[in-house]
Amino acid sequence: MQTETTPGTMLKAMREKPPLVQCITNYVAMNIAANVLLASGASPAMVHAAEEAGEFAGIANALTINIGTLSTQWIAGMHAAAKAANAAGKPWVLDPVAHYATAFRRSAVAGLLALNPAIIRGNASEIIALAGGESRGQGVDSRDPVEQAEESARRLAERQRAIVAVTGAVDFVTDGERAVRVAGGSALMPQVTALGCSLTCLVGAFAATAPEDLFGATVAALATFAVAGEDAALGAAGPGSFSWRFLDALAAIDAETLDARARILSA
Ligand SMILES: Nc1ncnc2c1ncn2[C@@H]1O[C@H](COP(=O)(O)OP(=O)(O)OP(=O)(O)O)[C@@H](O)[C@H]1O
Ligand SMILES: Cc1ncsc1CCO
Ligand SMILES: [Mg+2]
Repeated sequence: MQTETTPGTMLKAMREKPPLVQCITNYVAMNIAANVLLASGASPAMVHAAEEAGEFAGIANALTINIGTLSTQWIAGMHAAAKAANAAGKPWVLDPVAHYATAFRRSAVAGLLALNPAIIRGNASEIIALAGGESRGQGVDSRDPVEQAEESARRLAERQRAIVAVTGAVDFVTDGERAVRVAGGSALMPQVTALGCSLTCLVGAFAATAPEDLFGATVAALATFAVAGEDAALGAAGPGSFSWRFLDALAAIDAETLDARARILSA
């Protein structure tokens, strides 16, 4: 599928042929991430057990791995799935939730980085720390601005030969050479837990749709969230009503609206 790769054309292509996305994500995110994928037009499957994660990665069109609620058994499933995806030539996406917080997480994320994720999506604190910088992060929420993470993102992208997406008020995406910013969204988004984790799963869905343009696929997922976030914020009374309005907004966005409203700026 190599045509004009705007976010809108990718969204349309995804809905025409919904990708099966294996999401190894945390207990907090599982429900909202699955609903985000369904609303966007992809097909989620939360399959993480070591006994089956590798086999399922052979069937799925995309794989995303998030370390939010870790255990030794989950890490075994993550490794099996990432190895199977690599063997099948399917790009996979890493979400390094609070990887700086404990020795267990640091070691888990090092093991996963060695399995060559094609795309890494995290908040600013996570990306700064992953590149070896001084992050203010403690738990799962970012305590650093995205601008502070841009150089870290470039370094990490070069080192890992991966696309790195830093999300926050204005998102930043780089492959180490190219870089863009994606504006939009709403300040209510970080008030709803696991929207970043859900976005990681949506990045996987777009990557399955456009494996030949992973940079464009990442930007398309972020732009979809940015536009849907703006729509959901209209009339939302707070994080609760924002949350359900966000699913409705994702389902309502069409390709033309996305292309007309996406605010993608070269950086
Ligand atoms: N202040 C903000 N204004 C607009 N959009 C925002 C803001 N903060 C975050 N977002 C958007 O929220 C979404 C999730 O990004 P965020 O950086 O909050 O992820 P995260 O910290 O990994 O979240 P979680 O760990 O809870 O899943 C992205 O689409 C991002 O653009
Ligand atoms: C709150 C929380 N704790 C572990 S994972 C997660 C979801 C947001 O990253
Ligand atoms: Mg996160």
